[in-house]
Amino acid sequence: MTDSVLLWLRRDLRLADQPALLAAIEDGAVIPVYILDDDTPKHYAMGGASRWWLHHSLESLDAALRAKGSRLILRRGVCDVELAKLAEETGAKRVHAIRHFEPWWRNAERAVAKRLDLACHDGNYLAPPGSVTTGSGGQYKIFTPFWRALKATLPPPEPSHVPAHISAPTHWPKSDSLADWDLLPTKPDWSTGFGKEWTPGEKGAHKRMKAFADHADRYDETRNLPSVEGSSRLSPHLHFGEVSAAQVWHAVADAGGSVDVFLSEIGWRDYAQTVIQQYPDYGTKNGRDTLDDLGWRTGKSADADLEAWQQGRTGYPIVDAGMRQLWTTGWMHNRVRMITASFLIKHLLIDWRKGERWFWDCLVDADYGSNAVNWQWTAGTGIDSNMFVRIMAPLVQSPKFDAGDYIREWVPELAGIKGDAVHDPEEAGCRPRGYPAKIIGHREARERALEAARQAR
Ligand SMILES: Cc1cc2nc3c(=O)[nH]c(=O)nc-3n(C[C@H](O)[C@H](O)[C@H](O)COP(=O)(O)OP(=O)(O)OC[C@H]3O[C@@H](n4cnc5c(N)ncnc54)[C@H](O)[C@@H]3O)c2cc1C
Repeated sequence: MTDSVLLWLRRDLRLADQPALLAAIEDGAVIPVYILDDDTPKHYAMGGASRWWLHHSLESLDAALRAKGSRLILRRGVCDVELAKLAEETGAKRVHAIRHFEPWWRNAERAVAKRLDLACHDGNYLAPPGSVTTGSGGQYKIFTPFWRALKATLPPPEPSHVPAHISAPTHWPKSDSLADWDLLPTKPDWSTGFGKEWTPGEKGAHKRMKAFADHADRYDETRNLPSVEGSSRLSPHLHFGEVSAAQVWHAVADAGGSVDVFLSEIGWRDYAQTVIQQYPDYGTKNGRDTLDDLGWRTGKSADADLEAWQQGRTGYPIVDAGMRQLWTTGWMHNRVRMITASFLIKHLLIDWRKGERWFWDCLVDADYGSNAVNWQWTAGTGIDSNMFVRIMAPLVQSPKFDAGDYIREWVPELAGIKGDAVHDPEEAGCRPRGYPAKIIGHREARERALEAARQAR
């Protein structure tokens, strides 16, 4: 009888280019397991949109495993406790897993390693986070030199194929039922727009990747235009590990044109992991302390403004379009993420951590490292950062990046406004009655933010 081993799956929900799966197959009969653990991440338990994604991704993974003679075992609880229970029930001699870098996953890996024989493998990034170092062996803090050094190690290894067969244990342990986990919203069901936009799972990831490969050469020309589908929309698939960074790299690297700009964005994803390795509490703590005393607005009026921002009712069409796209589909265009984040932080003078939280709950690609790095970059609090005093002007950004059709799509009250008036209907004198007036004027907001920055020094 072959010994069995556990394959502990987390954000690596795929069969192709899955080094932990390959190692497990070499080691014995494989018991793939996903543990829903809301205790270990605490503040960072998965948000609503991510849970929707997870449900469908696990369903798809189970089907793919069954086609290979295997299946997915589901358990709920603290990872090390549940894995130890499973090892005892099945006699599994080892646990194979892909390594993850969120601080709670690092803690969980330490806890598992205390109880069981844990073999961690690298496989979700272009290079193992922490492996790209400066001349003196330190970690990079700034993206550009990090990317230069990372690029010198590339291309990443050729991705491995889906194994032909996965050997099964003689007896399968019991599994929870996915439906009992209640990952999908019911009352109310806010996810109807998600299904129209996304196909979670490995197949959906590959379909999206192939579709993008056809226009990857024009990435730089179109990626900043919210009205055009110019970027890959691979972020949730990459986040959940339904496709690896190496697979994406090899699928597009020879596209020519401006594909190098796209590859550098994949580099940003690696960079975010380097940052959270060095600063594990980057999601809640400023990377630089110079703005620790910034007088963020609090109280009733700030709360009302936060709610208007969340609901896409600020009176700034580009901001409102982005926030409504986020709510409806669980995703927002990158340029608009920058505009909406800057608006919350600088125009409304609300602490970036409140925006980080909202994105954490609403994004299907909510990713601890990428979310924190980008919020802190926008806030000017990060270790590699924009300056706080560089304030984005949404009403300039909107026509500059030709966002008219995007606004008309996501803000139905403005759908009938033709031409450039849609960027600022209030100024053009055609604001429909149902659409709010600006929550604050741009100049007034800018002066308030600059004054707050002066006071903080
Ligand atoms: C305030 C704010 C919060 C963000 N939060 C997240 C988040 O939680 N999760 C997330 O994956 N991205 C986040 N981003 C980064 C970026 O907006 C998304 O990765 C991108 O919009 C995803 O769309 P795409 O797949 O079409 O990207 P593409 O432009 O096609 O890029 C390809 C891939 O590169 C990676 N990538 C691209 N831009 C960045 C970036 N700036 N930082 C890190 N990785 C990047 C993503 O994995 C993306 O799928 C955030 C950006 C901002 C400004």
